[in-house]
Amino acid sequence: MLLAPKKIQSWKLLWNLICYQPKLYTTDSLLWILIMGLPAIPGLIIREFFDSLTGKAQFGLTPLVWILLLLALSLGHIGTIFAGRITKTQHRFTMSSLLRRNLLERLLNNPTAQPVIVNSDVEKAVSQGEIISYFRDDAEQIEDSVAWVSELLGEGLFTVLCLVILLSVNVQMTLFVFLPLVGTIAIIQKAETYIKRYRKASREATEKVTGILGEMFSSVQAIKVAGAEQDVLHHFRTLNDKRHQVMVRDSLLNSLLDSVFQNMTNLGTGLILLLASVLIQRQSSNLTVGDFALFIYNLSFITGFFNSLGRFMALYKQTEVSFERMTALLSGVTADTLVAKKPLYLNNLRGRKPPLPPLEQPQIKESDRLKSLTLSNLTYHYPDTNQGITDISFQLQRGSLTVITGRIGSGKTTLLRVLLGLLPKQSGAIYWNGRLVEDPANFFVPPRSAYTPQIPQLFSYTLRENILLGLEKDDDEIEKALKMAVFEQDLATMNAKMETLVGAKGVRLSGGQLQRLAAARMFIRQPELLVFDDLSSALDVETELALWLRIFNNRSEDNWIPTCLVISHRRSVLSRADQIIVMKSGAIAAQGKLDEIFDKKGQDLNF
Ligand SMILES: Nc1ncnc2c1ncn2[C@@H]1O[C@H](COP(=O)(O)OP(=O)(O)OP(=O)(O)O)[C@@H](O)[C@H]1O
Repeated sequence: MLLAPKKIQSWKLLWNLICYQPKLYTTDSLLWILIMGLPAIPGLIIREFFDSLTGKAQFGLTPLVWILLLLALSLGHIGTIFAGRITKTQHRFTMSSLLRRNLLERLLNNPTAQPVIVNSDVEKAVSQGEIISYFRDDAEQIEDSVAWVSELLGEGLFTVLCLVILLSVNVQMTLFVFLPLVGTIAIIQKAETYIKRYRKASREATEKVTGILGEMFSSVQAIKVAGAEQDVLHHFRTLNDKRHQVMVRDSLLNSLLDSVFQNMTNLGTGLILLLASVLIQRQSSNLTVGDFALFIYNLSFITGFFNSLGRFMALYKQTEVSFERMTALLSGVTADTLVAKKPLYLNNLRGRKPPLPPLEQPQIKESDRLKSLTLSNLTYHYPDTNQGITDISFQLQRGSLTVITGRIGSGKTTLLRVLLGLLPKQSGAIYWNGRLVEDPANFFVPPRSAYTPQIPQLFSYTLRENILLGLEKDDDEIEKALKMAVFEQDLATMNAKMETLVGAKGVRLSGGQLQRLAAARMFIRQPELLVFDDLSSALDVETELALWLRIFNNRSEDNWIPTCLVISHRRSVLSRADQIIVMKSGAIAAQGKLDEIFDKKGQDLNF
């Protein structure tokens, strides 16, 4: 179990987000101070207007001038709202994008998170579908909080101004203004537990719904084959009903709090009005009609602010839940990873996008050229099971072909994944040219190593983009890699050739085509170590043989001498192997050349 990292308070994280783009934030805040505050000025104009009607005006302007001033102010206000909406949208989008970017980076860089993303709070694996609710709902929740801060700041500043004005009109009446605020704070304190509990439950229910959606769409065939459509739909309905319940409860609490805050401020206003009417009637009081109008006008800003403050306090509690949820996915690092200042490359306010940094082209260092790779006592067991691999040791030499074989479930894939750092080894060591590999996940990448899993992942982009993934290579080189991967005949049948769209939005590729395209993606990078997980699962005998012949024949034409580590059951591959590793129940059962293994055992090993 991972040690829980130090908890960072949510307001510090929000502050870090605010500091990400200080200029944009300041511009946005200034605009929102004006948007929230400009409507306070008409109050002064209205007083002068009324006082000019009753002949008590201080400035001696006609009512028409006051009306024109009011109109100009309103137009200014509209313009400010327009500009404020633009900056707010830009800022909001930047905030949630930064959170999403940092969470994604952490998930990609954390080797233990690659096979399964674990929510460390509940020690539960999070599926691909479930992760959506973290990236969408929690990021938006935090974005909301940052956006509210500047709006609240604007409201707060003008509330102070309004308070000064109210105090100048009547101190006694102004003191009543604070009654609703005291009530709001007391209610939030009491409701905190429920706000957080209901929000957490509603997020978890959403997570379950997005999770099952993801699973349903990735297993359509399996569901149909098993005739389980009705059962799956029933389960989906049950999860939706549960979500419905908890969402209603969460929204109800929100609405209830909103209405309590609103009603409290309304009651406060009522009390003040009563007091004002008493004061106006008293001959001793010098409260004018204009003063009264000004008081009521400004009062609405102050009560509005208290109302917003109450809602923000509830929102803040919900934001704490979102930070906690996202942090639970970070596996061992603190929450400030989420708000770290990293470049985003988004369009700025003028619509210009900063240039993307040049993609680092993999260049192999002479010292990194593979001479030997040694695995020493590698052990990994899946959590809460005794399945996995135990004490695996062997060595492979430059330019050799090592084949891992064995029955289903004997630990072949696990061995490759532990070697490549896709699963965290629990003991043992890996040496590249005798040097200890400290961080396999970041070490076994091109140009040192490349890997094709049993079911490779391609993107819904063109064939060229899938092969290059940002690499700078010309068409000849792409064609050469495709040819080496025995893809030339498939390419010939595709009308758009290398511009053919593949995946969900384009041509549907067969399992074998997928594997060969993924192989071409490896070859173009000319890595020192080629790792394949069972090409034979999707390639016929001739195609696989052709692929191996091309890899080995290539050595004479090119300087590139790849070393191969592959899982296979095919005799044609086993007979070519310099070394075979036979796996059984997670351990090495036999090791050597094909004839040596047969000699030692004297029996067929069910290859
Ligand atoms: N995520 C996992 N959690 C728990 N156990 C697992 C997990 N993945 C694999 N295993 C178990 O670990 C053992 C080794 O699995 P592995 O996939 O490495 O076998 P394999 O030899 O590659 O099988 P195959 O030939 O079917 O690909 C199996 O018993 C399998 O059930």
